[in-house]
Formats: sequence, C-alpha cells, structure tokens
Amino acid sequence: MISIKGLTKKFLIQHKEITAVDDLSLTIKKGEIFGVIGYSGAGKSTLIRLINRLEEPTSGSVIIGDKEITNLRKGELRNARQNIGMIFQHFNLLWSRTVSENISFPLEIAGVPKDEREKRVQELIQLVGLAGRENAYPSQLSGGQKQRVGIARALANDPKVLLCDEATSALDPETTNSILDLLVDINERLGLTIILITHEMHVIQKICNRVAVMENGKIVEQGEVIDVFLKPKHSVTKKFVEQVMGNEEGDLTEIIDDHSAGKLVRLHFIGETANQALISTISKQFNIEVNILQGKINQTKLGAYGTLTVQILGEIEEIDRTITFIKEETSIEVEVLAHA
Ligand SMILES: Nc1ncnc2c1ncn2[C@@H]1O[C@H](COP(=O)(O)OP(=O)(O)OP(=O)(O)O)[C@@H](O)[C@H]1O
Repeated sequence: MISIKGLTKKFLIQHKEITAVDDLSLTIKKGEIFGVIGYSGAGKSTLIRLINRLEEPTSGSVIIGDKEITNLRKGELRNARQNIGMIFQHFNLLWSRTVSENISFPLEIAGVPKDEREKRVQELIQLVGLAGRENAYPSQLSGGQKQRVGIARALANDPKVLLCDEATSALDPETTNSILDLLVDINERLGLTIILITHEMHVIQKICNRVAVMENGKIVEQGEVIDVFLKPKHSVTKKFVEQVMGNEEGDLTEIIDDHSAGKLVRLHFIGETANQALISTISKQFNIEVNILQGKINQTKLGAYGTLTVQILGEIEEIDRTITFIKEETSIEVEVLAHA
C-alpha cells in the first residue's frame, strides 16, 4: 500500500511562490492500477516525482509498504528506489546503448553479476515483446518499441511499484493501446502496483481500477473508474468524462424537444447489466414501444457501463409499469427525463 499524507510542494519562480502540490493525501492499494488525471499545470508530474523523491517535498509524507520514503537518507533512498520503477513520456533511453544495454543499465548500477544480468535482460525482452531487437539502438526503434525498452528497464530490478509519467502521450492511438495492454499484462502477471498520470480519459477508462482528478495541486474527486464515469461530480471531471462519452446534457435538450410523446427515459447500465437484453425483454413483456434515441456503452477494466436514452410509447399506466419493472427487477438505474 502507498500512503500519501499532507504532501505539499512549493516552487519559487522569480520570487513568486507556486504551490504545485497542495496538502494532498491519497491511499493507493497494493496491486491496483491507479490513475491521476488533470489538465496541464494541475501538478500531476510533480506529484508522481514526489513519490520516488525525484522532487523533494516541502512538507508531508510518502509511505510505500513499511518505508517512509520522505524520511530516508540518500543511501537508503537509492535502495528503496529499486522497488520503484518509472517510465516517461519521452522514454529517457541512453541513445548510445543498444536495447539490451539499456535494460541492463539499472542492473549494472545495482551490482548484479554479468551472467545474471544477461539472463534477466533476456527474460525482460521476452516479457515486453522485443525479441529480435536486442541489438538495435533506440534511434532504430518505433515509439512503441522505445517505450517497451523503457518498461523493461523500469522492471529490471523487480520493483513493487511502477510510476508512469504520461507514458503513452507521445504515441499514436494504436501504439497507445498496445502499451496499455502491456501494462495490464505486467500488473496481472507480476502483481505490480501501477500509478499513472495522464491527461487522456480513455487511458484511465481502459486500464485503471481507480482514478483521482487533480486541479490546482489538489485532488478534487476520486473513486472507482466506473463510478466516476457514471456520476462525475466536479466540473473538471465532467469535462474529462465528455472526452470519451460526448456531451450528453448538450444533446438532451434537442432530444426532449423532438420527442414529446410517451416518456423519455435515460437508463444507466453498470457492469454486467450492460449486456442484459433489457429492450427486447420490456418490449415483449409490456404493451409498449421503445425507441432508442441515443446511447453509449463503454468498456472499462471492471466491466461495461453506459447510458441509453429511450422513448417509451404506449398507455401511461403501461409505461409506468415498465419503469417500475426496470427499477425493481433489474440493477439498471432509471432516470425519467420528460413525459408528455
Ligand atoms: N521545477 C519546477 N520549477 C518551478 N515550477 C515548477 C517546476 N515543476 C513544476 N512547476 C510548476 O508547478 C505547477 C504544476 O506543474 P506540473 O508539471 O506538476 O503539472 P502537470 O499537471 O504535470 O502539467 P503538465 O502535464 O503540463 O506537466 C505548474 O505551475 C508548473 O509551472
């Protein structure tokens, strides 16, 4: 478990004080993929760099497992850092070293003997899918391959935690997906705790268990990814959710104006219920007609979620019976938007 308490980082720029991280507290569970999202300047990079003390905090503490990172002396910190791997947006590879030599680098620093190093490098190359590219130089690799080297290097000393600083922001969507798949694979296979920062909500949606939304150095909202997507509370969170869900409220006024008959209902699906054949069930069971007006179902790590806006037509009593059925017999949430 990682426990962050009252963490604060102030920078002094031209005699002006900037609070990049502001009295921030956060708990990250062992083995989870935890995402921190925020706009540029929110303090995400500073936060992630405070976790392994690439940045010294002004105050507050970071505890990983049983070690208070913020209290360690230099030598102790060097040892503790072997348990914390990190990958970067621009990969930070050594350009004059081959793939194998880049991956071997942290093992050399840790004093691992040569034959053991070579064995470990081979394992890592297999793990990240770089077989055949051992002797290539970074300049000969694609962006995705460079990040695979970054990941292998970060995992060399068998860390317990992996910090990802905008690790896919320099990659195209397809490569991003393959790197995210690799992170999930590593998380599951090695039981590694992953903390990632990003400004892209689809990254959070695809691989994170929980998410924290940052603004002005503070966490303004946090929770399970599905819950935050379904019911974003803070305005910043709502904007991020719109990145992948579209602006439902904006479209709604038009839909309500165009469909004045029957009842207009929004159905919220969570988890497994997203796969239930609700529409065909209610159409068969009740004397009503259902028009699907708008809908979006998204896949997250913990299942599907989404909303469906439908118009239910028929006798008002029958419509109400249908709505009662959905409320009482299914786990789908019903929101009546308008009725004629
Ligand atoms: N080394 C530094 N010296 C001075 N100010 C800094 C330093 N690092 C960050 N800041 C300031 O701290 C604030 C938070 O920056 P930070 O890079 O942590 O945000 P971010 O959310 O990661 O944004 P971005 O994605 O643009 O990096 C900004 O106002 C930034 O200018």
